[in-house]
Amino acid sequence: MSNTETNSHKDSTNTTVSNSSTQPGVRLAITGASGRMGTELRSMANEKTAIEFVLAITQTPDSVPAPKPDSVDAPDAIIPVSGEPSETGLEGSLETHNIDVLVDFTTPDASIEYLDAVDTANVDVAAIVGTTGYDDAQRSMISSFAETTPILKASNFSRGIAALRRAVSEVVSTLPSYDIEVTETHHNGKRDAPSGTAVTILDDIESAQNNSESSTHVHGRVGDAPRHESEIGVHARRAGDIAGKHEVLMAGGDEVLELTHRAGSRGIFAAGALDAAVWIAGRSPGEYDFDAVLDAGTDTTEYNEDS
Ligand SMILES: NC(=O)C1=CN([C@@H]2O[C@H](COP(=O)(O)OP(=O)(O)OC[C@H]3O[C@@H](n4cnc5c(N)ncnc54)[C@H](OP(=O)(O)O)[C@@H]3O)[C@@H](O)[C@H]2O)C=CC1
Ligand SMILES: O=C(O)C1=N[C@H](C(=O)O)C[C@H](O)C1
Repeated sequence: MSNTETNSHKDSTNTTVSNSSTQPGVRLAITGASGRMGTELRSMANEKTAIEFVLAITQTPDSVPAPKPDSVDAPDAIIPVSGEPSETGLEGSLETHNIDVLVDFTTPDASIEYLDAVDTANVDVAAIVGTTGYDDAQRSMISSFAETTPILKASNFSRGIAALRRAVSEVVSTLPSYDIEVTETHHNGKRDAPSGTAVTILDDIESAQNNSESSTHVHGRVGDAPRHESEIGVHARRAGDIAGKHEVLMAGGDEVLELTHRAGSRGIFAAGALDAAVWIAGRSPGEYDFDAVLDAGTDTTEYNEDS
């Protein structure tokens, strides 16, 4: 972690850089900076004393406020990652700006590209990955990056989902024969289905069932579709601006258990991801999970006085 003090200047990518902050903190880069999560992360990162928000990385620089020297609510630099390539590219910028942690909530393809840059950069940069929807090959690539880069990937950075997952595992171990249906509901802009969280919950259920044969996941039902004993129904709904709802229904002969988590806003995900960023800075290469952050009690709710 660094605590440098420099002036506004143009970097080698000809991008305006204003290292206006003298506060200590984890030096952060945010990808997908104008996306739904990117916007939430930028605004929250600017408020936290434990974080020094340095780079906003975006394909759409016009939608990210222009750098304003001496302003705490402006990103220090905007690097377009597509379009005209810069001289040094993302790797060079991570080095020039001494980035400690890159936080990524984008798309699977974009995120692999960013993690490649983090891995190649000549500085020790860690990554927090919130992106969901990876295929198996992309998941393996992330694991190989983690051999040389500290990476914490989580399909959901809310504390409530962490608790829900533990509760689901407990119920499934206690009531292994109960039928299970998983339903997730998200905003109409969400691309991947089922949600990353639903996939994680399905993995948790599988581990808790401890069966030699895995359950079949049935995605919705139509027509003549009687339920089979070993299947888990999976349902994805998309509507409006719902930040995220996950429901796990478990039913036996004459009783029903329902565990539901409802995200009130994207702030809960951003807060968890920024706690994770502070936790991972300076750690050794490896794949980490969000539980480690929660177990360590990392909580960066201290805000800048002027925010
Ligand atoms: N783990 C968690 O807790 C959470 C995970 N998510 C996941 O985070 C991801 C992003 O979600 P959300 O913010 O709603 O999505 P948005 O579509 O709002 O934002 C995604 C951003 O990714 C960037 N992007 C898209 N395509 C490319 C590309 N080809 N190259 C470079 N950048 C690209 C763009 O940023 P720009 O325009 O700045 O270039 C875009 O705005 C999703 O996978 C979602 O499931 C979401 C919420 C919580
Ligand atoms: O895209 C979203 O919005 C969300 N995505 C994550 C997921 O796929 O599980 C987490 C959260 O539910 C919001």
